[in-house]
Amino acid sequence: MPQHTKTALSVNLNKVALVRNTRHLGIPSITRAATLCLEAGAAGITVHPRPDERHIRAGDVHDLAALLKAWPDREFNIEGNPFHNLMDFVRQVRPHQVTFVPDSEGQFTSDHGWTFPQDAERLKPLIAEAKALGARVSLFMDPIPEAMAAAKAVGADRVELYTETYASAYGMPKQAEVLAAFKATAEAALKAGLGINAGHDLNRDNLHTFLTTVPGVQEVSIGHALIADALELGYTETVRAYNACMSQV
Ligand SMILES: CC(=O)[C@@H](O)[C@H](O)COP(=O)(O)O
Ligand SMILES: NCC(=O)COP(=O)(O)O
Repeated sequence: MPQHTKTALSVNLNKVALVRNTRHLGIPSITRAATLCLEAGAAGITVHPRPDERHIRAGDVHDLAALLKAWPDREFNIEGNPFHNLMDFVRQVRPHQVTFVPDSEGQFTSDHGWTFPQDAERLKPLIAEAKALGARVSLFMDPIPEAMAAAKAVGADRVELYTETYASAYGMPKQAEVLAAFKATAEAALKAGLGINAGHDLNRDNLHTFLTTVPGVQEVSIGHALIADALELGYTETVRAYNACMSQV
């Protein structure tokens, strides 16, 4: 049986901002979305302010940081590339957690994790700085067990397992093989002393199997599918539905 950990749901609001940015009217509101998700039981809010500001803008990061101060038991997670714009946000708003993601500028969406040993030396000082500023540091990683000790060695607190390969294999013949790689990676992460997050293309269908197979997942950040569900069900019912999926683990 996998090690049982209550998993926290961090709602990624990128896609709310994407819709908002197609007009100059300020709707849908990011802070209203965050408030409704937190009221419904989300454990935190995630954003990925990309350098091109296609969805989350700098002002959203500051507005959400201010909002979350009224929710001391919830967390703000900012994702991004620390060699682009992420560190300025860390210095300015001091989030609870930062997730370092090796995306290029203008990348369509995140599609791979950090590579060791190649990225190790340049990551170390930025991880140390983010931690000194009070943030937990998570590294976005592919499901490669051998990389977990290296992630620990550069100073990371957690890894975020990049779950797209699982999501696209879900319900397909290769699901078991792909899940086995995530399970082995999580076991290696736990052995190395790392915490475990997971995210990308998780949804209400694939979440339960992932969490009952992969041990120790402390947080999932979910955006695209969750916001799509919220268009049909509303934020409140949607967050409750995701939390219900996770409480059955
Ligand atoms: C880091 C990660 O896992 C991504 O899922 C990311 O947050 C999504 O970014 P987009 O919403 O821009 O596709
Ligand atoms: N870190 C993953 C995340 O925040 C959301 O990814 P997705 O659910 O939008 O694919």
